Amino acid sequence: MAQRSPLDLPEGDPFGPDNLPYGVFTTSDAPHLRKIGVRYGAHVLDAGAAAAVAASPHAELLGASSLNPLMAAGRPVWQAVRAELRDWLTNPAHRHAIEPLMHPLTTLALHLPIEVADYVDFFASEHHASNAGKIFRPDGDALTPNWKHMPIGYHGRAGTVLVSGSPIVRPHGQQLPSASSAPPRPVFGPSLRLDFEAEVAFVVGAPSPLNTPLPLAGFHDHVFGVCLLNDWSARDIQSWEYRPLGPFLGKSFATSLAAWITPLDALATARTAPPARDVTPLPYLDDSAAEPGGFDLRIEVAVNGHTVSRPPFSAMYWTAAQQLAHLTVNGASLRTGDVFASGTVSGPNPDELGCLLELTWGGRDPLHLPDSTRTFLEDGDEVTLTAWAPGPDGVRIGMGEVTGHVVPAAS
Ligand SMILES: O=C(O)/C=C/C(=O)CC(=O)CC(=O)O
Ligand SMILES: [Ca+2]
Ligand SMILES: [Mg+2]
Repeated sequence: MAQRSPLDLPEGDPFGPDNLPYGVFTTSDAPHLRKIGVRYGAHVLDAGAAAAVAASPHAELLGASSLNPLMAAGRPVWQAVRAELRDWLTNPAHRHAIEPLMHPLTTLALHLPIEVADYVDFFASEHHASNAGKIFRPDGDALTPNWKHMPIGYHGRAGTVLVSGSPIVRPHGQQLPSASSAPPRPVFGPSLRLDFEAEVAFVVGAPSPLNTPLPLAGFHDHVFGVCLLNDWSARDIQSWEYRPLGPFLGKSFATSLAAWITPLDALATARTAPPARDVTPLPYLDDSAAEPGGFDLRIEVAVNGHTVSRPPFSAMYWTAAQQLAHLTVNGASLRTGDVFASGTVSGPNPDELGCLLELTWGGRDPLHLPDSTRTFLEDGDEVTLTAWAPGPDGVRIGMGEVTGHVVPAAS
């Protein structure tokens, strides 16, 4: 039987012509030559080579070793490049030229597709925020008084954002033993409460100048794409260090980013209204008259291959457009490569929680896997986030997975 062309996709392939996510790859014969690729089915188009063959005006942007130059070019260029890619991959006239530029995905090494500038993590799920509040602060209110007035966030560590597949070394740090004395006496050692957080990240393309707050509608012009993110969290380090300035070393040791960035335009059919809000936000955050700011992304979390949760991104209280408006309302500028993450995605139901902290209620109720139980992650555990969104004509838009496995603490 003749081999199927990589350009002929099975019906309903989640990485079809309406998706076209971007990544950066190397091949085994040129392991230092990073190239921009576009995922199509089970193959990856060498986008720089395709642009050169087609004498595209965007050959230089697509011939770069990261997505940053393309991201900086702005929305009209993103749209023009997307139209070219779709033409190269679907128009029979280009078949002969494009087929040899398709690499089987399994033969490639994938790299961090962007140079991360600043990294910010929000806290936008009401379900997650109130569960975390009850677990970390059982004597206080579940939500802090500011929570429904602004998207709460903190600045993370851009330099430790890692591509999917990178090993996660169990971090060392200060922790307070559970039966602790007064005054508290911390101990030092490998974290015993290592956790994942299922999140969605938004990648800034076009920069914005200092002292220029962006309106909610600025989201489209500045955000290049969307991808899954795992904000690994050491709960024992976090709970001892976080007052009063927020998360620090309990989260900065590693954050995993998917190798594929889904263009914002690929998620046009996944836009959805956020949940009803019971507090009217200040005017710069008021999206009641704006286009629907949510995204219907169906996330799945697997530990060692077993699904443990299905967090619905549509349940997020604060939207990415509100987060971007809030990020810049004080005059802070945006740089190409800034990443802002949604915060842990948790839904209202017990099988929709986005981290072990919630799934095990702070370690109190172990999670049952088919062959074992977990409170927090053990060495060797692998955590994988996948997601899909509704695309045109009932076809799913697949998001690139983000995976990572825990390796023992350094001795
Ligand atoms: O409630 C807290 O003190 C902290 C909660 C978190 O760890 C969440 C955080 O990183 C933000 C998020 O992912 O929603
Ligand atoms: Ca987080
Ligand atoms: Mg982290």
